[in-house]
Amino acid sequence: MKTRHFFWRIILYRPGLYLLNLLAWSLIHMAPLVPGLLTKAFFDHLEGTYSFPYGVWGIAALLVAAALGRIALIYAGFMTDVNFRYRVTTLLRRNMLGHVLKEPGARAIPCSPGEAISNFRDDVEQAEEATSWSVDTLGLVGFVIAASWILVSIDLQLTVLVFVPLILVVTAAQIATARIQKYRAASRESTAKVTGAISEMFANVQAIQVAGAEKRIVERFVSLSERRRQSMVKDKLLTETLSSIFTNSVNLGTGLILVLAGYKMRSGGFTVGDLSLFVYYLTFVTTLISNVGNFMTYYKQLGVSFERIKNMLQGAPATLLTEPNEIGIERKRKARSRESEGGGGRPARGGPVETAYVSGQRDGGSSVETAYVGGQRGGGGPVETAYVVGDSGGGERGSANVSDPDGDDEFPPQRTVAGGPGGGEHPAASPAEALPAQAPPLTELSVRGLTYRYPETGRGIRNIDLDLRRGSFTVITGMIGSGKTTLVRTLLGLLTADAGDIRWNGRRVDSPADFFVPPQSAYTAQIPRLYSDTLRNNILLGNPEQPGRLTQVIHAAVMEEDVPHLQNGLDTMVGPRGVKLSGGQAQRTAAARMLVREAQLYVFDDLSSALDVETERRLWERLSLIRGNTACLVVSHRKAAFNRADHVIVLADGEIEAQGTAEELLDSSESFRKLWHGEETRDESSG
Ligand SMILES: Nc1ncnc2c1ncn2[C@@H]1O[C@H](COP(=O)(O)OP(=O)(O)OP(=O)(O)O)[C@@H](O)[C@H]1O
Repeated sequence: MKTRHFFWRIILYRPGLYLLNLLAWSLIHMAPLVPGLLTKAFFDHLEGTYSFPYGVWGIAALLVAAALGRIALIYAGFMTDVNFRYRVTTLLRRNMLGHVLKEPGARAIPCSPGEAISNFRDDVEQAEEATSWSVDTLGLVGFVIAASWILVSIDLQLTVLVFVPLILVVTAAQIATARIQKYRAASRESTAKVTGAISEMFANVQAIQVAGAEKRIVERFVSLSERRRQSMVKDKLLTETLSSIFTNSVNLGTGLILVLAGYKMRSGGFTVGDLSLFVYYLTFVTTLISNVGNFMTYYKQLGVSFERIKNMLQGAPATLLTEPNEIGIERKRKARSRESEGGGGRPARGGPVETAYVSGQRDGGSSVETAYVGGQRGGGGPVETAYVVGDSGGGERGSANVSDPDGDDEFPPQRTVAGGPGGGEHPAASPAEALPAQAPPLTELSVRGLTYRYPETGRGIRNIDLDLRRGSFTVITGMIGSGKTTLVRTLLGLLTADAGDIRWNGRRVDSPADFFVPPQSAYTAQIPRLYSDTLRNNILLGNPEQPGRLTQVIHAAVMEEDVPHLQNGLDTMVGPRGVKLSGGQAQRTAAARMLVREAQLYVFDDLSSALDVETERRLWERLSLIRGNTACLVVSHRKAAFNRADHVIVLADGEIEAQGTAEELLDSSESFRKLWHGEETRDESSG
């Protein structure tokens, strides 16, 4: 998509509001035509070349009325402009964020968080500016057409002189365009780097201190800031130079008018009223010129910002940026209309659930798509996408009667709200929003030929086959860098597999990222993230609190002795702005967060980095008591895990080197023996 298409699509997001804004600003910019004519009438009346029926005071009263009218128009213009601007920026940011949250979690943004913030803040603002300024330009063009007609009818030669500066400026701006773009790109880039450096510094204060790297970090920051200063100065200098060209060319035009008008007035062909009209309109031509210049500059800068925004999308079509979506502003009205339509509320958890997904988003029933009901496409007409799940019955999670909706032997994409697998690493949406559909209870998960290579290093996993049965406990082990984390992330869709086939009870999982979420699966990452909130909310992350369940999972996660020692127990603020938990406590909090989400598959990525052997042993022991038929996929190199495993997979250099029970592997695999005996070494081949 080109910049102009993007620009056009932004306008088409709210065409009515844009047209209203355009109308308001056209009237605002055309309003000065009236006082110009009144001023001419005033002077002509005084000079005696024209007689106004209500005298000088009549003209004065009309001038006041024109001014008041313009004030009212400007008020209306700001209302429409602010409405349009906020809608546009909110939509763009909402769609960008929606996309980021749907990307494979491990590679959600292609840049540092600081740079991403700069994209969200500055680049979106650029789109807002460019579209908003376009109405001024169009409005002023209207003024120019009307003013030209009036002025040409008075004096063609002078009229041409009024517009010469305009032509000069537009030409100058066109010539400067390429440079503006270059300097703007450089200044945006350098600003993003500085923002990125600040966020990295704040995130790594401790690492910087213990490495004694303060001086070097400050030097790097100074050098980035210096580069930013230089690029900003160039950018500003060029922008201001152009702006001064716009203004001064008009001053030049005024001088020319005065000289020519003086000459013409001596010969009697030009009145004082005519002169006042020319000078008055010329003032507004100044505004036009600087507005055209501003618009052209913003438009060019939009080109740069658009490229940066596209980069954030990582290859996804840029059309998604302007796709209409609910942005919250009209929520109350919509909610009311839903109520009055008699329902449309979100489905409740448990029991027979009908879950609808619309345009990749749960919507509680507003829009249109294909319907899948009880394994059949809905009868013709456009309706919502519905994936009907029957009652699980008999206390069993999940349901046994989901049938293939369209006979293609695939699970359709399911979750599209914020949150990655397990809800473990993402702040959850509200409980109602976070409800994904339920697949049938797991009998067997089979993986064939799973492959992922990091584009940067070419490392990763190759051709992994894996079978997980209901209730099984499978351990993935291997030396450092052998691909364990990559394997679980690729399986869960946090990295998009280059190749491979994943089947849940024999049916292909089409979109693992959407499928492997509670209640299908839950995940504890190697490095857990806690939010600035209470311990309770960090565990629940939006899940409704069920009586007794929290106590149960805290016990299972071996947290029961830690909680009473916290100042306010479960209500203690933890995370960045609260009490800092130890690495082990944080990891067990993440495990509890995972367990509170009853799932059919639990995935643990290496708890050993923060848990001692005894705690990890107790965790597996307690987990076995509460997990029922839940399958477990565990990355570990500890005997406590091996001893519980039905099946162990040994990875080396991204491939399966050996597999079997721990007993079998002790006989057959040298690598496994080393791991068993704690002789872990770096996998040299992994670099
Ligand atoms: N983000 C990344 N970009 C590029 N290469 C990566 C990235 N993450 C990991 N790798 C490479 O992929 C390979 C597998 O890494 P992975 O983290 O899966 O190993 P691991 O067995 O989980 O290691 P550990 O035991 O340290 O957690 C390694 O060679 C590593 O260098």
